[in-house]
Amino acid sequence: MTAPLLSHAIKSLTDKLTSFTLQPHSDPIIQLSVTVSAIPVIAWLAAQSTYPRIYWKGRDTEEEVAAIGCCKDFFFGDDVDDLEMSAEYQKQRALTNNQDVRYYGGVAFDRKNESWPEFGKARFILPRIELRRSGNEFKLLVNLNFTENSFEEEIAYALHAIASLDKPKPLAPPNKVALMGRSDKPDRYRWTELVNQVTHPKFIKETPKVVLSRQTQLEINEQVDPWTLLACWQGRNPNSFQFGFQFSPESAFISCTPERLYRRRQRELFTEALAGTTVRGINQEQDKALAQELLDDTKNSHENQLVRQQIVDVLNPLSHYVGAEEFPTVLKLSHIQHLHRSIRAELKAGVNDFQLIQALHPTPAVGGLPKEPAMNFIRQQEGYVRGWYAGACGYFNKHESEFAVAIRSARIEPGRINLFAGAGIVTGSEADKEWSELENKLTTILSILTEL
Ligand SMILES: C=C(O[C@H]1C=CC=C(C(=O)O)[C@@H]1O)C(=O)O
Ligand SMILES: [Mg+2]
Repeated sequence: MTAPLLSHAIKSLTDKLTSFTLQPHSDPIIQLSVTVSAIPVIAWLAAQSTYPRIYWKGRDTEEEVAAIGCCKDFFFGDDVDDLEMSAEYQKQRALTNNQDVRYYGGVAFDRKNESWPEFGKARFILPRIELRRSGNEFKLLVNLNFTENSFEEEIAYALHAIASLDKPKPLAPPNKVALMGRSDKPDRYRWTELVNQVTHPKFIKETPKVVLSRQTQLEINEQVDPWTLLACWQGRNPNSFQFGFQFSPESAFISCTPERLYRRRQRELFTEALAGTTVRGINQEQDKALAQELLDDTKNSHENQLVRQQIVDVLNPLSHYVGAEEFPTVLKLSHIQHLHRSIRAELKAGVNDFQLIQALHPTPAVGGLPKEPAMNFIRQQEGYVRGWYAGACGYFNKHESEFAVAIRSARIEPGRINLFAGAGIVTGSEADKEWSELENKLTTILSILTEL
């Protein structure tokens, strides 16, 4: 049976809504869905005029989602603590048994520091409408939340959202932007000072790893469409996660990251240690030699090993079993390659996503070790607010969740694009080499945006 065209799918979703009645004991959160014929998901999202707009594509899954509007918005601004967030999360999970109801969002890198307005310390959205692709199957769905509005109001909002949907327009490849200026925070001079502080024998003895990072601000005179940019980035690194959040027309955060924080299926958890970096070779032979050098390098092995150990240590009290690969393998991206170790755990009964984020995030691939002193150093010395860069972004539902680490990311605002890159500073790190590592991590996005 062939799936209906978009216009027919919209019609049948509208019919489902108009004839919908609430059963006496039904959940207060309901999802209605219809199948639809193939639609280019990012192009569909880019054509919509409703906010928030959210895009999510998992790394090892054949699943892709575009979401617009919202029927529940959890925004945790500056004055919220973890306990409050955890209570909200538990309450919300209890409102439906439907596995397909998902909350998409993110948690800032540092919940104890200021974050970006609109994004907050954490923000999760139950979208009004989603277009989901699972392999070759496409579904258009609408969520209804009867906890805040009357039945009639909620149905009317949903009908309005469906009636306002726009058709997808083909996405043109992004134009190269004319750069009006570039500034790095910290700049190269300050970076050298910071790396030297961290690698000082006295400091590194107590704090063996701090992941320092940099914000590169590009000044531009033109508008850059985040979704066009993300679609192009996705083409360069298809084996990464790709996602984006645009809560209002003014600003968007997009990421094409190779790093998984975790993926949970009931009580089975998959995570990884991703740290240690080199460039790609210009031919197969050189590429292989570089990968071997990376595997043999003490500084990079140490960077990765510290992440593996910390993840295993924090998972142990939450799990019946934790297994981590003893030897790293090499994960290849378009311009760089990383050391990678897979980690798997069987969680104890009752361990929830909020506990997992609290325990795992930020890992020493983006924060440091021990966590608190490293976070303090970053907070006090880095000189800019990371916001959602290196934060945890993804989705959760009642039994499953997946979160990526928002590195290789960009924040797009009027007149500028902020790019982010970090590097794990450990014993043996040299400021110049780590600075080059930051540059290498930006090569892909810079080559899309500018004439390199
Ligand atoms: C913090 C970043 O990368 C982390 C992930 C992989 C490799 C890393 C490294 O080799 O330093 C970093 O720990 C970033 O890209 O912003
Ligand atoms: Mg590194």
